[in-house]
Amino acid sequence: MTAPVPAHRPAAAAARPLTAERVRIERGRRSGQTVIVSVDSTRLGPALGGCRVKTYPSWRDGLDDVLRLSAAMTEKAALAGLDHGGGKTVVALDGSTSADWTGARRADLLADVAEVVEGFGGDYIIGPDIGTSPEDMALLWSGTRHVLCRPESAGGSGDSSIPTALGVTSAIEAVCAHLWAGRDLSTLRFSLIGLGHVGAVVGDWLAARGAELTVSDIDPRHRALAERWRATWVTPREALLREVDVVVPCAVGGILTPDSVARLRCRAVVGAANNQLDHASTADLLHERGVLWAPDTIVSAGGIIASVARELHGATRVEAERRVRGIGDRLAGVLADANTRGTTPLRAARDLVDRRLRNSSGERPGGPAVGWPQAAAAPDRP
Ligand SMILES: NC(=O)c1ccc[n+]([C@@H]2O[C@H](COP(=O)([O-])OP(=O)(O)OC[C@H]3O[C@@H](n4cnc5c(N)ncnc54)[C@H](O)[C@@H]3O)[C@@H](O)[C@H]2O)c1
Repeated sequence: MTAPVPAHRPAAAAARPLTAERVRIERGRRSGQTVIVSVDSTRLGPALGGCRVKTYPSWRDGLDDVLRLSAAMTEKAALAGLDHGGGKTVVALDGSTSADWTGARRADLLADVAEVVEGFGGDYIIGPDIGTSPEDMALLWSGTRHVLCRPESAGGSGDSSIPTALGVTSAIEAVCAHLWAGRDLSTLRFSLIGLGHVGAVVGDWLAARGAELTVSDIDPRHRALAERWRATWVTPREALLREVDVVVPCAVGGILTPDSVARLRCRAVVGAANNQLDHASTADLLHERGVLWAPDTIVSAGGIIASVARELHGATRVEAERRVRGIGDRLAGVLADANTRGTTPLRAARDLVDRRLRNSSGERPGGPAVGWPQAAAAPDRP
């Protein structure tokens, strides 16, 4: 059965304002690099968010990024049902790349990060992101205990991509049940973009269920996976615009734009890639075209749900997996709510975040919020 696509209110207006509770910008005394930590919200509990290490044209671009990413983490944690807020760290490198920072230099860089994290007194808990790994989390551990996702051999929950993939498969099941209740996955066509840590696991799962698969990756080494799954290998653009039932983006963000949405030939988009929409208003275009888009903030939360369960709540792996599977139920709830109210899943998800934040008894600490105007007016060097 196909769910109806009712008239809707625009989603763009639903975005939360881009302000943060606390932001610290430090010049690392060992590395000389700029470390920026944004704690967007602790209303539901200590803020969670990864550490991104990369080059920015200027540290102020890093500040813009960290504010945007920490706000997205507040949404992600709230939608995951966690009693946590959102935060993020950006290390804005001076022209070098993360891979240039090895050995003792990397230890110095991460010691600088740990010092800033420690200054939040437990209100912010760091984890890996682009440019950092579980091994880096083990290095951070010597400077602060407010760290998730160290390797399992070092006492952490390790690589988050397996639970992230489990969350994606639960979300795919929820979307398929919403659109085609009772239909077996083997009767549906999927186009999977990105066959890395998450995509390879999702592809294995789809292939094992007999789904018809089209796949793509910019790295030709992943073609072997296509052969193993008897999948059709196409370019990333072809995979996005392929006539299928579900597109599953597990590569990069920003792929859903007014241009690409106008050309989509699928009924649903559900995948792990962060920030799939170029702008919130693109959710309205998807809705107008009758394409169900599952918000990536819900779909890709398996990693944080599992690491919080195992490292902060002492849960077993089995219990952590049970909680990750809850992504399917939460997504189903958001899709049903959007349908009933005639709005987009993005709007329904953001309303849910607002309700959780409003109903929480948490008090925002005092002090000025740092947002775009201050960032734009900031000096050249921190
Ligand atoms: N790993 C996690 O726990 C996690 C958690 C939340 C969100 N995500 C998001 O999910 C996505 C996948 O994560 P991952 O850990 O598998 O990353 P990954 O780096 O292991 O894999 C990404 C894959 O995408 C391919 N790729 C890159 N650009 C591409 C393009 N333009 N078109 C097609 N393929 C392209 C790469 O070659 C690589 O094989 C990312 O957007 C990531 O931010 C991952």
